[in-house]
Amino acid sequence: MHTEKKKFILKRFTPYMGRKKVLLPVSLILSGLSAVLNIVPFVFVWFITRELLLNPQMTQLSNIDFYAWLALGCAILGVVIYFLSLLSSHLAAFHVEIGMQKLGMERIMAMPLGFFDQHSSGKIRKIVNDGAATTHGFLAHQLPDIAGSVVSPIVLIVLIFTVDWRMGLASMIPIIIGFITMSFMMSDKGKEFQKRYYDALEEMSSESVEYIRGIPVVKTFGQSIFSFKRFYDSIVKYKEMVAAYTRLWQKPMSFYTVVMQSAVFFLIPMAILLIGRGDSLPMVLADFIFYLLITPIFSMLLMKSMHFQQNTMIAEQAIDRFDHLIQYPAMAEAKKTERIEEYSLEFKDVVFSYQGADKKAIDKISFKLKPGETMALVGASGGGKTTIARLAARFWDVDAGEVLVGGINVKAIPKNELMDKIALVFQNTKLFKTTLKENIVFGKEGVSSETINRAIDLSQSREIIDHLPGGMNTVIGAKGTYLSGGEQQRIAIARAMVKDAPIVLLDEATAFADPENEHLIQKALKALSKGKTTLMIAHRLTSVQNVDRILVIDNGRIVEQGSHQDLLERGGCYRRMWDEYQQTVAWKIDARSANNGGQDDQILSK
Ligand SMILES: Nc1ncnc2c1ncn2[C@@H]1O[C@H](COP(=O)(O)OP(=O)(O)OP(=O)(O)O)[C@@H](O)[C@H]1O
Repeated sequence: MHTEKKKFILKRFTPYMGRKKVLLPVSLILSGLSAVLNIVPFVFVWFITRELLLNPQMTQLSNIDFYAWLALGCAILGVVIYFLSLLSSHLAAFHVEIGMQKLGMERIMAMPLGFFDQHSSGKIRKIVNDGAATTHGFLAHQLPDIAGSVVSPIVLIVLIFTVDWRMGLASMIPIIIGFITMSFMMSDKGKEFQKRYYDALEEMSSESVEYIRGIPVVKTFGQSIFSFKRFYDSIVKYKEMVAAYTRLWQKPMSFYTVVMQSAVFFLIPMAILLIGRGDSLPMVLADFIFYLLITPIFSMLLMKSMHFQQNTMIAEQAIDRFDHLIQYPAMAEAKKTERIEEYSLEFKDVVFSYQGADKKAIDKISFKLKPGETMALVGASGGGKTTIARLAARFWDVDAGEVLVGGINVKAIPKNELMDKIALVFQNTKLFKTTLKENIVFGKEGVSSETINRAIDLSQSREIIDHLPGGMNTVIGAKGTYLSGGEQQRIAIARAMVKDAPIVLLDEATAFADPENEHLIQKALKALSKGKTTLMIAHRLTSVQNVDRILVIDNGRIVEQGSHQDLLERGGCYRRMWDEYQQTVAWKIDARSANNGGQDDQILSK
């Protein structure tokens, strides 16, 4: 059973090794050989002891120096072969580490865009890097011990019973007791405890990350330490686990340590018995010394095997997490792909639910956006607007119905082609830690400075760049050059303008919109969508008055549609939203006027 588990874990590494699989058996064979060579010197020491005790005056020609040289030779050869085994195991470990990272990256690149919404980049990085690093550590250092922990006990047992089976039996008593104790410690209950221990450790570590992330929010809302109850609870859980784990191991571990050092208490009575029965004193003494030297090796081997089992479990968990990540269904590429000739966007009876959700996020949505038209999605929070925009860019595949670009199902359009034709400006804009210029031309080669300058002007980003110390060459995020949320979104709009894709998907910013920024962003978005097929998620109803069509989305369905005027006249859901929106705007203006003598009104009306 023990061997099966080892095979199992090693087998899990081989898919990442390609043709270098051979390194695993090479390392195992070499380490097995070195384990034998490490035991052989003890046999020569036994020969030497016997020679010395049987012939103390050295009157006869003795083989002592010959045995001594052989012992030294075997010890040196053992070390050299162990070194070669480690070399192979390290090479194997590097190949597995690189193989895992490569496969991880390949799979991640093939994931649907929606995958990145559900998995934070930090978590993905941790699973891939930790998985690769843990398996590297495990293979590099534990692989040689695997063969050693199988070969050494066999050789030792053969030796122990060959030299003198009676003394061998006596020396085996503490080893057998130690082995039983160890089996108890590594029983299912012990393993279950270990697993719970590592789970509690993992939970505490991830809660600590959440704790640190949440500090700004908690400070803003003036909350006390009780806001971090989950982190506190995870620390308490970990503390309790450690205490319980220690209590479980305390007695068996102490007993194990004592018993493994107690061979002498079993060997002395046996030696006295043998001498009493007439065995030769020097021979019994030589055997006694041999057994005293050889039995502690067992203790060391058992300890190694215990650590090996612990490390196997850690490596198995890391590889489980990695496998789980890479098994996330990749975005299927159609075998027969088609090119987009015109830039309409159509949803035909689209149904979609998020993984694990019991409710449909989108339920039978149909609309058609002709080339160059602009359509706005409005509606209550959680209605499904963002989901519609993301499905249009094939963040996920729909459960039923079709999403068509230029009349072609997005599943039949090559991924790069689709991404080439769509520009996305969503709220959580990502700017890279590189120059502003590179952020704007990102992914596009040979962009002329006229194009860049035009995009900067139309996206209202000129004043942002003018305020930066290095202008276009300023590295974003370095030495205090941070941009506000609204500024970042304007740069993202400039990027989308440079991309010049015929279809634009916009998520109008709400979070960063101070009046000044809102005004500039609106202007930039208008310029970006000019002449493009545009699907826009609108949070402010002022920005939808002039669009070709508005869809009111609620509970994953279209509840109303038409132009702003049509919908107002209909007096339904949109009319209510509009009236409420007008009231909110009026309150805001009143409040600002009251606070600062009407200065903000001027900004709003700019
Ligand atoms: N990644 C996700 N995993 C699971 N459920 C999700 C995910 N994203 C959104 N949902 C759920 O799908 C439904 C539609 O959400 P969606 O974000 O599309 O609404 P929305 O109209 O864009 O909301 P908002 O205006 O607040 O952005 C909601 O019930 C939401 O909880």
